[in-house]
Amino acid sequence: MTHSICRPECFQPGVLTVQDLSVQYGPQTALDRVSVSFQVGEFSAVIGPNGAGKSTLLKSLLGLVPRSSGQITYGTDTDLRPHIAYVPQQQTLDWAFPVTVWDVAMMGRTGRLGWGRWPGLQDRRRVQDALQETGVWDLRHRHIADLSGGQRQRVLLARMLVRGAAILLLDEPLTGVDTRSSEQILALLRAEADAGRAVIMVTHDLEQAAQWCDHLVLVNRRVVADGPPAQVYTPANIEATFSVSHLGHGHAEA
Ligand SMILES: Nc1ncnc2c1ncn2[C@@H]1O[C@H](COP(=O)(O)OP(=O)(O)OP(=O)(O)O)[C@@H](O)[C@H]1O
Repeated sequence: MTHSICRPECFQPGVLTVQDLSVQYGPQTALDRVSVSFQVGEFSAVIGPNGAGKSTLLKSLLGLVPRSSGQITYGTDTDLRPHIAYVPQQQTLDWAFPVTVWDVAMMGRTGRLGWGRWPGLQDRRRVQDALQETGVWDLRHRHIADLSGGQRQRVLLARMLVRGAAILLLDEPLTGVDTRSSEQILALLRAEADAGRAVIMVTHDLEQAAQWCDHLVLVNRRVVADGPPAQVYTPANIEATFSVSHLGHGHAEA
């Protein structure tokens, strides 16, 4: 994969701020007074055990779940959706849908095209660039059902890149991906952050996150620790984050 350069339309300088965010699903508290900030130019990892509220945090940024309290802002904006490109967990998508790799990447432009407008030269160029950057240009005519897990993840990354958004949200982008591809994906995300985007990735892999990211957020319904890896990646913080499971009834997890 090659790595992108900053594209002028992408970035509005700003800080993404989450303040006192709480989310309930019926009686279940998924997030409890979470406060955290994400900067542009920073590669952040959100880490925690199963059921800790990581996906809920990303969905809250997208306005997909109702909050019971709290505020989310990007600069002065309270609607973050125009600034965000989102890669959901791979298994939540229907890969049998009859579309090609090219079609999926072009879907990333849909929000910009609007209804009834055909993709123009610039849209096609952006899709081509993104498919080349993510290493799936040669697969552009293939049906998405015929791709491997790693190839599917790259297609989703291409769809994300073509949006030209300032904030990139990725839910478990390394799941189902081999070691080489996962290193390439991390390098691509690192480059996007270095180009001035805010990159926020949910992951289970603390070690990789500590190696590639400059900001770790350990979550277990609340923010347990938040800061640079050297400060956050400590045995005490890991114990505090992973020792209480919300899947079972208090037994320890990995
Ligand atoms: N739509 C929903 N309705 C009811 N409960 C939900 C819903 N979505 C999530 N939950 C619950 O909220 C809690 C947090 O879920 P969430 O998916 O945010 O956790 P997570 O940290 O992303 O977990 P995982 O690592 O397993 O993906 C869990 O207990 C989950 O069962």
